[in-house]
Amino acid sequence: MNDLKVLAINPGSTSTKLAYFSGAKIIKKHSVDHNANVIKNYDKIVDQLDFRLEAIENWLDSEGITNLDCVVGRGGLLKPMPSGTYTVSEELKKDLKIGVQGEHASNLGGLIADRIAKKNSVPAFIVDPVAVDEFDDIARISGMPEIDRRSLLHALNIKAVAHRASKDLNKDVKDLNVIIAHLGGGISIVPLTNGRMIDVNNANEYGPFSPERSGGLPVGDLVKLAFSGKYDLATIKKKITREGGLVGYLGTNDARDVEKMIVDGDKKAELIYKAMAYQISKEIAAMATVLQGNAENIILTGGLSYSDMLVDMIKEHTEFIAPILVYPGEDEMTALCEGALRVLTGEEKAKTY
Ligand SMILES: Nc1ncnc2c1ncn2[C@@H]1O[C@H](COP(=O)(O)OP(=O)(O)O)[C@@H](O)[C@H]1O
Ligand SMILES: CCCC(=O)OP(=O)(O)O
Repeated sequence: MNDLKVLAINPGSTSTKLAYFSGAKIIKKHSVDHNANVIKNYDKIVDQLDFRLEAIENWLDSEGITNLDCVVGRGGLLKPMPSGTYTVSEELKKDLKIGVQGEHASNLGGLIADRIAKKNSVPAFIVDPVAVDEFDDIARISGMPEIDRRSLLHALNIKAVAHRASKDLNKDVKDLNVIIAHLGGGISIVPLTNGRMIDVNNANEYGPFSPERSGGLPVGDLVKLAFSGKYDLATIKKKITREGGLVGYLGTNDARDVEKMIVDGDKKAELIYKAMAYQISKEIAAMATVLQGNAENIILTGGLSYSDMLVDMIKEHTEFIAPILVYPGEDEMTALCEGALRVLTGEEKAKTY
């Protein structure tokens, strides 16, 4: 058993999760929650780099963590790429800063990892970024030749959960035919077959609305809004990716707050929360058709899957499709560490972006 020391950094839309490992064992972990009202003061994701880095360094100091063999961050909206562990290179950092496929907190993972790694003279990596693309070609067709459907998803957790489920179901991961719904700040709903994520709603832009994304919108009305003269491009993008969903309707990205509102009798909160479950269920059903009715299980994961209230609402709509398994939260920190260890121990070669 190795005792290599790995720091894993996972910037999500609502939090930055940190974990310090010795080998594959977590020694310390922490989650810095970011208030939506603070986050929304930053126009661009890359502008949050110093503010998030400071919070991480404070935690490292307070825990006395100084011994590191590498730093690994969640990868962002890079160019479409195969899954794997990648060295953080200048080219990769450049694309994370630009956000070649868009703005998302995960763009900060490689950038923060690089800063901390440089200070400690150790390598920095990313693993299974949100830009992993395993689409069947048919999934790329949008309906307008100028626009392709794109694979942007919670690849890291979905792959990790697929491996967990395959162990629990006593099957090789390549033999699974399942729908995996990652329900977090953003939502990815994936049909998995032959070990590949052959389609997804694209967690940033369409499918169900989420705690802070609008999801897919009536396209004509969106175009009218965009050309109304009231908004510039950056503002419209922010409304779609960071100020939509629960934030837009109810002013919070925290589903626990929404559930308190519902328990206190807030009818609007109840309608919006039910609508989120309804849209999630419709997307699950759409992905059941991708698997031609052969889905053996629906697997719910991500932070929202801790909620019995939401899980029950989704079950009501989808249990007829296949039995539902719930793996609440995410295994992303372990998945990041394992990806880095495979490289540090020589089991795998780091890929070059
Ligand atoms: N116990 C819980 N009950 C209901 N919702 C929860 C619970 N724990 C976390 N959540 C919700 O999950 C969402 C965040 O999920 P998470 O997977 O951590 O997302 P991200 O990594 O995108 O920040 C938030 O809306 C949060 O309120
Ligand atoms: C763009 C896909 C990843 C995503 O939406 O992650 P969060 O739920 O952490 O925002």
